[in-house]
Amino acid sequence: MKTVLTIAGSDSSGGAGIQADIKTITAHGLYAMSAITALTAQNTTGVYGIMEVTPEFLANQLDCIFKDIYPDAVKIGMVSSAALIEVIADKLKEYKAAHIVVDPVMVSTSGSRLLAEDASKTLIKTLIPLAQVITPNIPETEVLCKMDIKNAGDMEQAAVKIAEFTKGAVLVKGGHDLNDANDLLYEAGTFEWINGERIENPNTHGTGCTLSSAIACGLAKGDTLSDSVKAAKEYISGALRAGLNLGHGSGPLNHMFRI
Ligand SMILES: Nc1ncnc2c1ncn2[C@@H]1O[C@H](COP(=O)(O)OP(=O)(O)O)[C@@H](O)[C@H]1O
Ligand SMILES: Cc1ncc(COP(=O)(O)O)c(N)n1
Repeated sequence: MKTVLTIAGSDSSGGAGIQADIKTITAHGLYAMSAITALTAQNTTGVYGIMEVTPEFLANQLDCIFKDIYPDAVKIGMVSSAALIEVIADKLKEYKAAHIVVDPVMVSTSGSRLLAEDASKTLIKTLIPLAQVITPNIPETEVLCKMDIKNAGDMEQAAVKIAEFTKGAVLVKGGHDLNDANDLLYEAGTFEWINGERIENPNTHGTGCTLSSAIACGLAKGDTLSDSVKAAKEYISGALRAGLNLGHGSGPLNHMFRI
């Protein structure tokens, strides 16, 4: 069985983070493992607390995983501090991890900071260059390329700018676009638009986490990045379309739509 490791934060309400990742990986028929960077006290209305693990304990989790069940792909989500980012980068290099997907989580949909301000530089310098693909949403893309994004042309320009400091591909997600939910993959100098249809569903908690885990599943199975992104886009669209109405805020996705 193919295996996927998620390195991310726990979401107590089960919609995003580690919980979304494990649901996604399981729904793809792969074996999920996790290294938890932080506990969050969170629900569909917001993030009410964050408790980070120590760098030593994160290293301990990663050693246990890599020495025993080597992951076929690794997805990285919320990592809130520079010290934790450095541990992950060191361990991924030490164990020669392959098929790394980095979702550069910075701010939750509900507006809470999930990455310390001083940690962005470390993320860009140490972790992002290890990734086969990074998957910023539009606000994250604006931070990474230091420009405003208003349209598809801006997304293309931003992807090229970001690719100057990443070694891998860039997927600029269009979920925050006001018009369509079209994502842009920029890989080896080529643009590929993965178009979607905007689904009228206010419950989008965990869409980014789910998409990046689904991409990691495709890569773990040996699919190309392009095919992995297309399949992940279909998965997220299915989970949004199936709908769930839980909680008082932006609720979670429905991962059971294929069952
Ligand atoms: N309302 C929507 N309808 C269809 N697809 C959506 C919608 N909202 C987000 N998506 C898709 O979900 C994925 C995650 O995108 P996005 O919401 O931009 O990320 P994040 O959760 O990191 O902010 C992308 O593939 C995006 O196109
Ligand atoms: C632990 C954790 N990781 C990631 C997110 C981002 O997800 P979203 O953008 O849907 O709020 C989150 N809210 N919590």
